[in-house]
Amino acid sequence: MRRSAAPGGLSAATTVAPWRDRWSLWRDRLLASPRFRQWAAGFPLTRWVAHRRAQSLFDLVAGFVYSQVLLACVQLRLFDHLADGPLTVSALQPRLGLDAAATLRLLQAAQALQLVEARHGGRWGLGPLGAVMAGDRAISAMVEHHGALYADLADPVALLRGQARDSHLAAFWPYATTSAPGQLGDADVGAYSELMSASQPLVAEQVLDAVDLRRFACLMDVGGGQGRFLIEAGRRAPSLALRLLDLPAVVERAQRQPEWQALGARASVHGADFLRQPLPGGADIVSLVRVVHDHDDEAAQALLRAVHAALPPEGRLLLAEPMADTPGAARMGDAYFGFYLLAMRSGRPRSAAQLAAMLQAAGFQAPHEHATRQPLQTRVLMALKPVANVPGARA
Ligand SMILES: C[S@@+](CC[C@H](N)C(=O)[O-])C[C@H]1O[C@@H](n2cnc3c(N)ncnc32)[C@H](O)[C@@H]1O
Repeated sequence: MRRSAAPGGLSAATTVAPWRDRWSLWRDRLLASPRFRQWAAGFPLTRWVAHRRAQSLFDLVAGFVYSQVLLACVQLRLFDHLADGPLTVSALQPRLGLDAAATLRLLQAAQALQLVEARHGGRWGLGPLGAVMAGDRAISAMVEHHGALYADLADPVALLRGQARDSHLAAFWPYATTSAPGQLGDADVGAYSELMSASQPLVAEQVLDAVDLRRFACLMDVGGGQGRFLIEAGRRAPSLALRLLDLPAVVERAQRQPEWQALGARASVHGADFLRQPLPGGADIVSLVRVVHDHDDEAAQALLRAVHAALPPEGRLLLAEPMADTPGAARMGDAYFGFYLLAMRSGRPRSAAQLAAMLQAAGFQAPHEHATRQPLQTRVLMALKPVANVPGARA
């Protein structure tokens, strides 16, 4: 990135101009006044803003309930039942295992959230959001796994104070807190590896539409899970050699997959703990896909340095993950990932500028951002390892 980069740590707070402070103070006093709010809700020029703001606030208050309605739909497989066409309450009720009143209550709640829709003849069909859910197993898997997150968020203040005792998410992602991730076994890594594999195709599509890998000879995907990203990269760049690096138990799972086996001699695996063992050389491009945000600053910086050491001069690092400063996705970055990673007890969301500063501190040139179609889901930075003392090449 060619704009100025903030440092990776806590000092990277946004600078706010003094006039904005004064304006915000005036606005906050106004909005706190019940008389002003009543006036604004009735006055024709401010009515729509007042209604929209009230709706946003209510959505914050009720967000957990909406999520639980969605969880009930997923657990009862409502979207699967409706995928072949609309059904009446009496046809649905035995499939859901609910009585008629509960079925109707769920359908009405789901309709309010655009998950289902009432159709002609007393039948119910998929709504615009339910249709997306029905076509995407990865979102359902994510919704079910959120049970662990919500259990951890039951006392958010204890979480912030570091006083929460158990962490369901830390148990789900055991590499985040153990001091010996290389010792984890198949039973420890299976659940998260499957969840990552289910959602990886969407991420791979975004990343590989943004970056053409055909000019490279060998791609090493560090923290590459069960190899889904490499499998798609290999499909798009048929002469690219593929190397998967992840924990020993994870690469063993990858090797058992028929799509991985079908890659034959062009694919290899390397089971290692990337925080405690050096990375092997030989690749001219290394990818870190949804990996850096899992780690606290010190570990993340050490990982970037290790990638730099493993690359030849003019080698590239491809870093892909959701980022904190994404326009239109601020909630996803600092609110969702901020608290998710707090509950997981490792890592934090970082802005593109913070990542750029960390990449430069690791020895890379300022990265270049490759635009993706859905930056909310993932953004892509490409960083060049310069030939020593020859600045100026672009990533
Ligand atoms: C959030 S997952 C992302 C997986 C994959 N890149 C994707 O996007 O689907 C993080 C991956 O990093 C791996 N990982 C975490 N810590 C590691 C370590 N110390 N050494 C090697 N791999 C590690 C995990 O096993 C996991 O597969």
